[in-house]
Amino acid sequence: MIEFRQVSKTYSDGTAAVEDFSLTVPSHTTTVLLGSSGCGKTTLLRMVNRMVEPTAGSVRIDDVDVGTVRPVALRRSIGYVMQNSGLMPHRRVVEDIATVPRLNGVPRAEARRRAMELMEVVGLDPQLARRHPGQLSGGQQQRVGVARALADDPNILLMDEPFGAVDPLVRLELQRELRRLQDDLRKTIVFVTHDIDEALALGDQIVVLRPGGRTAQTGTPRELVEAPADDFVSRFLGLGAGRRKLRAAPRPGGGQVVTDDAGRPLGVLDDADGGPSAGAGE
Ligand SMILES: Nc1ncnc2c1ncn2[C@@H]1O[C@H](COP(=O)(O)OP(=O)(O)OP(=O)(O)O)[C@@H](O)[C@H]1O
Repeated sequence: MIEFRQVSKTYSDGTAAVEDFSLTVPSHTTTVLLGSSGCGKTTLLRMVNRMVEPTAGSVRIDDVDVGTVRPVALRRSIGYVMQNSGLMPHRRVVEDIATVPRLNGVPRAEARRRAMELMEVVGLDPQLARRHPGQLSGGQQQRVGVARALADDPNILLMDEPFGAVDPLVRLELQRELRRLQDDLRKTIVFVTHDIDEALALGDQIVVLRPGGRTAQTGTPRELVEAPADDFVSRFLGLGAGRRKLRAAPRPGGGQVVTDDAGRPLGVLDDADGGPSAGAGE
């Protein structure tokens, strides 16, 4: 379990990025920090591995204040995936994935063997092992970033807009893969995004943030959609007049046609007694 206890962060130039933020991240689940640019998501994420030190409050992992753990040891025990994968340009894929196990003293051959296994886990062709990052697509690079973060089997995975820079189709595929991985691995994941669809698709718990790192609402995807706390959350989720405000109208062949607020068709809703098989939004 990760706990943020009344953390604040004011940077040295006076920017108040986070103010009095508290949150419990349950183990073995995915918590998404959702908010628009500059609201403090990355600042919060980096407090977990001490890349950012809070100016007030503390972050605790399983009841240990991370401020008491050496930063190097902490970072080697927590997986971290960045938006631009953060791969070493001159290192081959297999060596990059093996970086943390090597630093933690795993013998070279064993670390490489594990890296090859992980390539398979994240859906990478083993033939890519000897390439450099510049010879991979954006989606492949992000998979390498995920494999590298998982390489020493950390309990915690921090993911900072990991799929933000890839095209929408690849993004959906990476989201699906992450869900599949998480079904197997049950890591404690903190995932940062400004994309509402991504948050709803991946989060067991979602924290909607206002500017200044203040919590607007915390809940399951369903709780947020069913009962947004206020207008800010409602607007942010697009429930007011956006494409998530849906309408259903009877369909001649049975079932109902679902449209968005502007009347654009999204899909077909089954009748309970066995209408057409297509689901809404598919
Ligand atoms: N090192 C720094 N020094 C000064 N201000 C900073 C620093 N890092 C971040 N900030 C500021 O703190 C605020 C929060 O930044 P942060 O990167 O945490 O937001 P974010 O929600 O992750 O944004 P984005 O989605 O654009 O990455 C912003 O106003 C940002 O300009």
